[in-house]
Amino acid sequence: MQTRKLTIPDISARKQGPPLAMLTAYDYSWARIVDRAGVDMVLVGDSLGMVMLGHTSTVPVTMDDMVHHCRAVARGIEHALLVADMPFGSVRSKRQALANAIRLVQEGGADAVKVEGGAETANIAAAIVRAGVPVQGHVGLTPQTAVSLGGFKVQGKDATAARKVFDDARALADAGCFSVLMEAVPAPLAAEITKSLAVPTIGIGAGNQCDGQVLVMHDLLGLYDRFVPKFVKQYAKLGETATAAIQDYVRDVANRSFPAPEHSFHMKDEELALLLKSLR
Ligand SMILES: Nc1nc(=O)c2c([nH]1)NC[C@@H]1CN(c3ccc(C(=O)N[C@@H](CCC(=O)O)C(=O)O)cc3)CN21
Ligand SMILES: CC(C)C(=O)C(=O)O
Ligand SMILES: [Mg+2]
Repeated sequence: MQTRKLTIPDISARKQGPPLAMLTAYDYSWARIVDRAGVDMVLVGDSLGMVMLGHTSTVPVTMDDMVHHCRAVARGIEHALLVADMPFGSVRSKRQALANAIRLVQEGGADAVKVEGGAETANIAAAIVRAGVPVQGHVGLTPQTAVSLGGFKVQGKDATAARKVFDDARALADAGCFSVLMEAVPAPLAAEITKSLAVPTIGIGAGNQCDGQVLVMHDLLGLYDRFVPKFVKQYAKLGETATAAIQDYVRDVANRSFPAPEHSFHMKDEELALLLKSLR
C-alpha cells in the first residue's frame, strides 16, 4: 500500500483505474484503523449525528460538531484524502458557505468538503472551489433534505426524476467539483452518469459501475442497529462481538476473576509489613 498522502490529482486519475474506496470515520482511533486498512478517502459524514450522537436524522448536526470530529479524525490519517460534510444550514449563502468550508479546512484539518444538493447549490460549490477548497458534490438521496424528498428513499426512479439526478450531477461537475457522490439511485442511471462525467463518481446504493464506493463505517462493521439500508453489506458484526466481550467483563467482575494477579500491582512482603505498620 502506498503510504504517501493522497491528493486531488490522485483521486482524479482514478477515473481511469481501480475503483476508489471511501469510508466514514468520526474519531481518532477508528480513523487510524480505516486509514491503515487502505481506504482512499475518509469521510467525516454528518451521519455522525445519527451513529455517534443518536439523532434520528442528520439535520441537528452543527458546524461545531463537524469541526470537533474532523479534528480528531485528521490526527489519525496519514494516507487517505480527508473529506468533511458541510452540515445542514451551513451553505445558506456564498459568504456563509465560504466561511464554513474554510473553517473545516483550517480548524478541522479537512482536505476537501462535501456539499449536498444539485443545480441549486452549484453556484455555492463553485464559490468554495474558487476559494481553494476542493468540493465533492452529493446528489440523489440527500439526507439533509429527506423530509422534502419523502424520507430516505431511492431517487431518480422515473424519467423526470432521473433527468433531475443527471442534471444535478452535471451541474456540480461543471461547477468544478472534483468528484460527485450519488446516493440511492438505480444502478443503470448511476452507470450512465458515471460515463458522462469527467470526474470520478462515488456511489452509495448506486450500483457497482461508479468510479468508487462509500459506506458508513458503523454499517460496514455492524455497529449500528437502528436500521440497515438495502445498500449496506455488513462485513462484520462488531456490535455482537462487543456485547459478548462486555458481558464477559461484567461476569468476571462479579466473580472476582478480573482483575487477575497479572493486572494488579504487588509489593514485596517486607514493604507490605512496613506499609501496614505505618497505616495503623
Ligand atoms: N447508519 C447510517 N447509514 C447511512 O447510510 C446513512 C445514515 N446512517 N444517515 C444518513 C443517511 C441516511 N441514509 C439512509 C437511510 C435509510 C435508507 C433506507 O432504509 N432506504 C430503504 C429504501 C426506501 C425506499 O426507497 O422506499 C432501503 O430499503 O434501503 C437509505 C439511506 C444514508 N445515510
Ligand atoms: C452516507 C454518506 C455519503 C454521508 O454523506 C454521510 O456519512 O454523512
Ligand atoms: Mg452526509
